[in-house]
Amino acid sequence: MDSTLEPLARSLRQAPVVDRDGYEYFVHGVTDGIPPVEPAVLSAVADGISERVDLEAVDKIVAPEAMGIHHGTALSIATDVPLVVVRKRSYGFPEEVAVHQETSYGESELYLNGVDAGDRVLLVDDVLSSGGTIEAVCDALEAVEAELVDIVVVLRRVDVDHADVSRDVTSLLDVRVRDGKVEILE
Ligand SMILES: O=P(O)(O)OC[C@H]1O[C@H](OP(=O)(O)OP(=O)(O)O)[C@H](O)[C@@H]1O
Ligand SMILES: Nc1ncnc2[nH]cnc12
Repeated sequence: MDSTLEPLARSLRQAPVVDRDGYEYFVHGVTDGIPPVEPAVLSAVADGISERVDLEAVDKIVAPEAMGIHHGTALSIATDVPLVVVRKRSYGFPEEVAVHQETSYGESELYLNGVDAGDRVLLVDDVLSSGGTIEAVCDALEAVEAELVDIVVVLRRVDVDHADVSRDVTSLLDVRVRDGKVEILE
Protein backbone atom coordinates (compact mmCIF):
# COMPACT_ATOMS: atom_id res chain seq x y z
CA MET A 1 0.00 0.00 0.00
CA ASP A 2 1.04 3.56 -0.75
CA SER A 3 2.52 4.71 2.63
CA THR A 4 0.67 8.06 2.46
CA LEU A 5 -2.56 6.07 2.74
CA GLU A 6 -1.52 4.35 6.00
CA PRO A 7 -3.35 6.86 8.27
CA LEU A 8 -6.52 6.27 6.24
CA ALA A 9 -6.10 2.51 6.49
CA ARG A 10 -5.47 2.68 10.24
CA SER A 11 -8.58 4.75 10.91
CA LEU A 12 -10.70 2.51 8.66
CA ARG A 13 -9.75 -0.55 10.71
CA GLN A 14 -11.27 1.22 13.71
CA ALA A 15 -14.46 2.35 11.96
CA PRO A 16 -17.71 1.24 13.57
CA VAL A 17 -19.88 -0.99 11.41
CA VAL A 18 -23.65 -0.52 11.60
CA ASP A 19 -26.49 -2.54 10.16
CA ARG A 20 -28.53 -0.82 7.44
CA ASP A 21 -31.31 -3.28 6.67
CA GLY A 22 -28.87 -6.17 6.49
CA TYR A 23 -26.08 -4.20 4.80
CA GLU A 24 -22.85 -3.89 6.79
CA TYR A 25 -22.16 -0.18 6.59
CA PHE A 26 -18.96 1.24 8.01
CA VAL A 27 -18.95 4.75 9.41
CA HIS A 28 -15.83 6.75 8.57
CA GLY A 29 -14.95 10.37 7.86
CA VAL A 30 -14.18 9.55 4.23
CA THR A 31 -17.60 7.99 3.64
CA ASP A 32 -19.76 9.78 6.18
CA GLY A 33 -18.09 12.97 7.40
CA ILE A 34 -18.07 11.42 10.87
CA PRO A 35 -16.09 10.62 12.97
CA PRO A 36 -14.05 13.74 12.13
CA VAL A 37 -11.69 13.20 9.23
CA GLU A 38 -8.12 14.42 9.69
CA PRO A 39 -6.99 17.06 7.19
CA ALA A 40 -3.94 14.88 6.50
CA VAL A 41 -6.26 12.09 5.37
CA LEU A 42 -8.17 14.45 3.05
CA SER A 43 -4.85 15.65 1.60
CA ALA A 44 -3.60 12.09 1.17
CA VAL A 45 -6.80 11.22 -0.71
CA ALA A 46 -6.42 14.25 -3.01
CA ASP A 47 -2.73 13.42 -3.60
CA GLY A 48 -3.55 9.76 -4.19
CA ILE A 49 -6.13 10.66 -6.85
CA SER A 50 -3.77 13.21 -8.47
CA GLU A 51 -1.04 10.57 -8.74
CA ARG A 52 -3.34 8.16 -10.54
CA VAL A 53 -4.90 10.51 -13.10
CA ASP A 54 -3.50 12.88 -15.73
CA LEU A 55 -5.22 16.03 -14.46
CA GLU A 56 -3.89 17.98 -17.47
CA ALA A 57 -6.45 16.01 -19.47
CA VAL A 58 -9.37 16.96 -17.20
CA ASP A 59 -11.66 20.00 -17.56
CA LYS A 60 -14.05 19.23 -14.70
CA ILE A 61 -14.09 17.08 -11.59
CA VAL A 62 -17.58 15.61 -11.07
CA ALA A 63 -18.57 14.35 -7.63
CA PRO A 64 -21.97 13.05 -6.49
CA GLU A 65 -23.67 14.49 -3.41
CA ALA A 66 -23.01 14.08 -0.56
CA MET A 67 -19.91 12.12 0.21
CA GLY A 68 -18.08 12.78 -3.02
CA ILE A 69 -18.08 16.49 -2.23
CA HIS A 70 -15.26 16.78 0.29
CA HIS A 71 -12.94 14.66 -1.88
CA GLY A 72 -13.85 16.59 -5.03
CA THR A 73 -13.30 19.86 -3.17
CA ALA A 74 -9.89 18.88 -1.80
CA LEU A 75 -8.85 17.71 -5.26
CA SER A 76 -10.16 20.85 -6.94
CA ILE A 77 -8.23 23.10 -4.55
CA ALA A 78 -5.07 21.02 -5.05
CA THR A 79 -5.30 20.96 -8.86
CA ASP A 80 -7.20 24.12 -9.83
CA VAL A 81 -9.67 22.01 -11.83
CA PRO A 82 -13.32 23.16 -11.41
CA LEU A 83 -15.76 21.00 -9.45
CA VAL A 84 -19.32 20.00 -10.39
CA VAL A 85 -21.57 18.39 -7.78
CA VAL A 86 -24.24 15.94 -8.93
CA ARG A 87 -27.19 16.89 -6.75
CA LYS A 88 -30.13 15.00 -5.31
CA ARG A 89 -32.28 18.07 -5.96
CA SER A 90 -33.65 19.30 -9.26
CA TYR A 91 -33.00 22.86 -10.41
CA GLY A 92 -35.35 22.64 -13.39
CA PHE A 93 -32.75 24.01 -15.83
CA PRO A 94 -33.56 23.04 -19.43
CA GLU A 95 -30.23 21.23 -19.85
CA GLU A 96 -30.54 19.31 -16.56
CA VAL A 97 -30.21 15.52 -16.83
CA ALA A 98 -32.02 13.34 -14.27
CA VAL A 99 -30.98 9.74 -13.60
CA HIS A 100 -32.07 7.16 -11.06
CA GLN A 101 -29.49 6.01 -8.50
CA GLU A 102 -29.80 2.65 -6.76
CA THR A 103 -27.26 1.86 -4.05
CA SER A 104 -26.82 -1.23 -1.87
CA TYR A 105 -29.30 0.17 0.63
CA GLY A 106 -31.32 2.95 -0.96
CA GLU A 107 -32.32 4.90 -4.01
CA SER A 108 -32.72 8.46 -5.16
CA GLU A 109 -32.85 10.70 -8.22
CA LEU A 110 -29.63 12.44 -9.23
CA TYR A 111 -29.48 15.64 -11.27
CA LEU A 112 -26.56 16.69 -13.43
CA ASN A 113 -26.03 20.32 -14.34
CA GLY A 114 -22.90 22.20 -15.35
CA VAL A 115 -21.23 19.66 -17.64
CA ASP A 116 -21.19 20.39 -21.37
CA ALA A 117 -20.68 18.27 -24.47
CA GLY A 118 -16.99 17.56 -24.96
CA ASP A 119 -15.98 18.37 -21.37
CA ARG A 120 -13.25 16.00 -20.21
CA VAL A 121 -14.45 14.70 -16.87
CA LEU A 122 -12.90 12.95 -13.89
CA LEU A 123 -15.60 11.26 -11.79
CA VAL A 124 -14.72 11.01 -8.09
CA ASP A 125 -16.61 9.40 -5.22
CA ASP A 126 -15.96 8.15 -1.70
CA VAL A 127 -16.89 4.49 -2.11
CA LEU A 128 -17.88 1.96 -4.74
CA SER A 129 -20.30 -0.60 -3.36
CA SER A 130 -22.98 -1.93 -5.77
CA GLY A 131 -21.77 0.55 -8.38
CA GLY A 132 -25.28 1.91 -8.85
CA THR A 133 -24.20 5.48 -8.18
CA ILE A 134 -21.24 5.38 -10.57
CA GLU A 135 -23.40 3.81 -13.28
CA ALA A 136 -26.11 6.45 -12.86
CA VAL A 137 -23.65 9.35 -13.01
CA CYS A 138 -21.92 7.81 -16.05
CA ASP A 139 -25.30 7.57 -17.78
CA ALA A 140 -25.89 11.26 -17.08
CA LEU A 141 -22.42 12.19 -18.39
CA GLU A 142 -23.08 10.15 -21.50
CA ALA A 143 -26.40 11.93 -22.00
CA VAL A 144 -24.65 15.32 -22.11
CA GLU A 145 -21.90 13.87 -24.34
CA ALA A 146 -19.09 14.54 -21.90
CA GLU A 147 -15.83 12.66 -22.31
CA LEU A 148 -15.21 10.45 -19.28
CA VAL A 149 -11.45 10.46 -18.67
CA ASP A 150 -11.37 8.39 -15.50
CA ILE A 151 -13.35 7.20 -12.49
CA VAL A 152 -11.62 7.16 -9.10
CA VAL A 153 -13.10 6.14 -5.77
CA VAL A 154 -11.34 6.33 -2.44
CA LEU A 155 -12.61 2.89 -1.37
CA ARG A 156 -13.84 -0.11 -3.31
CA ARG A 157 -15.89 -2.70 -1.38
CA VAL A 158 -14.76 -6.08 -2.66
CA ASP A 159 -17.34 -7.90 -0.54
CA VAL A 160 -20.28 -6.43 -2.46
CA ASP A 161 -21.21 -7.61 -5.94
CA HIS A 162 -20.59 -4.85 -8.45
CA ALA A 163 -20.50 -7.11 -11.46
CA ASP A 164 -22.88 -4.76 -13.24
CA VAL A 165 -20.35 -1.94 -13.27
CA SER A 166 -19.46 -1.64 -16.92
CA ARG A 167 -16.59 0.84 -16.59
CA ASP A 168 -13.06 0.64 -15.19
CA VAL A 169 -12.89 2.15 -11.72
CA THR A 170 -9.63 2.96 -9.94
CA SER A 171 -9.62 2.80 -6.15
CA LEU A 172 -7.09 4.07 -3.62
CA LEU A 173 -7.88 1.18 -1.25
CA ASP A 174 -9.86 -2.05 -1.60
CA VAL A 175 -11.77 -2.99 1.54
CA ARG A 176 -14.20 -5.52 2.95
CA VAL A 177 -16.09 -6.02 6.19
CA ARG A 178 -15.25 -9.18 8.13
CA ASP A 179 -16.43 -10.00 11.65
CA GLY A 180 -17.71 -6.47 12.17
CA LYS A 181 -14.42 -4.81 11.18
CA VAL A 182 -13.10 -3.13 8.05
CA GLU A 183 -10.23 -5.04 6.48
CA ILE A 184 -7.86 -3.52 3.93
CA LEU A 185 -6.70 -5.70 1.05
CA GLU A 186 -2.99 -5.31 0.37
O1 LIG B 1 -21.92 1.80 -5.19
P1 LIG B 1 -23.21 2.19 -4.54
O2 LIG B 1 -24.00 1.02 -4.04
O3 LIG B 1 -24.00 3.09 -5.42
O4 LIG B 1 -22.84 2.99 -3.21
C1 LIG B 1 -21.96 4.04 -3.19
C2 LIG B 1 -22.65 5.34 -2.93
O5 LIG B 1 -23.38 5.27 -1.69
C3 LIG B 1 -23.12 6.44 -0.94
O6 LIG B 1 -23.98 7.46 -1.34
P2 LIG B 1 -25.46 7.68 -0.77
O7 LIG B 1 -26.30 8.04 -1.93
O8 LIG B 1 -25.86 6.58 0.11
O9 LIG B 1 -25.43 8.89 0.17
P3 LIG B 1 -24.58 10.12 0.59
O10 LIG B 1 -23.34 10.22 -0.26
O11 LIG B 1 -25.51 11.22 0.37
O12 LIG B 1 -24.28 9.80 2.01
C4 LIG B 1 -21.71 6.80 -1.32
O13 LIG B 1 -21.42 8.15 -1.03
C5 LIG B 1 -21.64 6.48 -2.79
O14 LIG B 1 -22.02 7.58 -3.59
N1 LIG C 1 -20.27 4.47 4.49
C1 LIG C 1 -20.35 3.31 3.85
N2 LIG C 1 -19.90 2.22 4.46
C2 LIG C 1 -19.96 1.06 3.81
N3 LIG C 1 -20.45 0.86 2.63
C3 LIG C 1 -20.93 1.93 2.01
N4 LIG C 1 -21.51 2.02 0.83
C4 LIG C 1 -21.83 3.29 0.67
N5 LIG C 1 -21.49 4.03 1.72
C5 LIG C 1 -20.91 3.19 2.58
